[in-house]
Amino acid sequence: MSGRGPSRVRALSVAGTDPTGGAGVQADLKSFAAHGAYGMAVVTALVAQNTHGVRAVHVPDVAFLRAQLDAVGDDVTVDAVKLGMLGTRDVVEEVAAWLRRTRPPVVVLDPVMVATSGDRLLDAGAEQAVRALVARADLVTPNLPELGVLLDERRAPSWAAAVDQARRLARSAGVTVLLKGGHLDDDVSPDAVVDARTVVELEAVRVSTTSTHGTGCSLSAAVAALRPRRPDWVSAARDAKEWLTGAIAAGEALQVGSGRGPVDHLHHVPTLGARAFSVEAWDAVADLRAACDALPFVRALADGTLPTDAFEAYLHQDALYLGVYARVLARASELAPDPVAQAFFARGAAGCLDVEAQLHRDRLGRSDRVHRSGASVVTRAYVDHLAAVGAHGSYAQVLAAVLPCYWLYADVGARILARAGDLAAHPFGDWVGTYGDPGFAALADEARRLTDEAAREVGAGERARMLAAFVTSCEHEVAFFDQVAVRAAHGEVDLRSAVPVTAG
Ligand SMILES: Nc1ncnc2c1ncn2[C@@H]1O[C@H](COP(=O)(O)OP(=O)(O)O)[C@@H](O)[C@H]1O
Ligand SMILES: Cc1ncc(COP(=O)(O)O)c(N)n1
Repeated sequence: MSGRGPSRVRALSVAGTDPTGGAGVQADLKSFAAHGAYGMAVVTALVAQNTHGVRAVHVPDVAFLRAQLDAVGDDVTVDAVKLGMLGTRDVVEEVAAWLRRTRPPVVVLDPVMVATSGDRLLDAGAEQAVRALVARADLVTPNLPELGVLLDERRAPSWAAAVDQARRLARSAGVTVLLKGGHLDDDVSPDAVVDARTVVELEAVRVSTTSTHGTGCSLSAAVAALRPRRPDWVSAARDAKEWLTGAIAAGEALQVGSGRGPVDHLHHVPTLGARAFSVEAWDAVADLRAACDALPFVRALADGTLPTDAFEAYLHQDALYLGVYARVLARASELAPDPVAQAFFARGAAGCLDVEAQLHRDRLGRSDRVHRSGASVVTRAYVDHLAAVGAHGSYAQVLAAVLPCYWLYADVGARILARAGDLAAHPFGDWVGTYGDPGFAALADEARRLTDEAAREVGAGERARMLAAFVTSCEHEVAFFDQVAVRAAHGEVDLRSAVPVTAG
């Protein structure tokens, strides 16, 4: 074991079940995980319920509850416990006895009494025992009706009256109260952290949704998981509530059940379980890849029938392109989050400039044609796209935009090489031979790995922008190959109308 303490908060839920996963221990475990805690659960009651309501409740013998609590307590240090549905007076008293034996440093009590569906989850005769348990907790999280019951008063008629009740409960029980405003008839859904001296309101808009099943469970579990790593209840509750509001807003998209649905506990990590960005992106450009192979230029380059003029015009555009591409790779290096990526793209930028210089010196320099024209409209369109993403896009977007030049190019090149046959007899054999360079394939692999790594850090919107940048670059790649062949077919390959390239 490491001497630096546990890597995660060890959080325990003591609650009932919900087989549809929206409330009870199932929700608590998701909530713990969503906040980086290691989750554990002791079941107080088995509840046959779904998003419409509760069908049956089975409360096992309390001796079995004790056995579960002791099994955890005898072996595992619990950093925080969240108490949810307790159901009967016997269960409440058993849990109170356990707290007397082993008291974890953080105890959050959600005084579950009635489900969102209106079904009772606590025997009427157990209310007094729950009142006594409140004094054993550090934080109690009642909704409006539960707060009234805990004080043996009527449900507060207004938010101000509820805050007043919460203050009185905090004083009488020596506990901090997280008062929940979900039951207010209002277009906001505030909560408040109330102790004997202070009231801190946590504001939130009310989300218009049917996905409110298990909100109370999820919130109290989140606060329990966060508290060991926050300086006070207010900061733990504020972070938990902000997360919950997002989880409620994302709930309907889960399409779980036809009643009051659950919240999306993992809404803030939408890429969990998603396919790697590169796999999704590659599928998205399947048609473009097929189109690329079918281009007259690509076929003529592979079989050696491409006119030399056309080949040189292509190389000339390639050299102009690489000059700007190098700048965008340098931008990726500038934005890179770590030295590995930073060095990779810096080397990539330098490598492009070397290739560009070599093209002019060795291939175009030997040519008896003088390539003075600037970048074609097609070349400019591609580099303008790259430069725009470089200027305004995030690191992840820049990587998605530069990836096709590595990957699509290596992919098309491999098939050109395969079709070219005997390179010694091929008019562009030395050039086509470079498509088989294992060094370039390795660079393409690394660029793809870094792009996937960047994609894992981003949300759904940013990932969609990455995909758009990638697809656009692929479209430009295809147009880039196609530009010379079309002109060659018309017998004009020197691109006289081109305008000089402007670097990004
Ligand atoms: N429609 C909603 N929009 C935003 N927040 C909500 C909504 N409904 C409930 N909440 C929040 O969910 C949490 C649980 O609230 P509440 O419904 O009062 O408790 P319970 O689920 O125990 O009945 C609170 O933070 C509350 O503010
Ligand atoms: C096992 C269990 N515990 C608690 C609730 C309350 O859920 P809600 O937050 O919807 O009131 C529930 N429905 N089931």
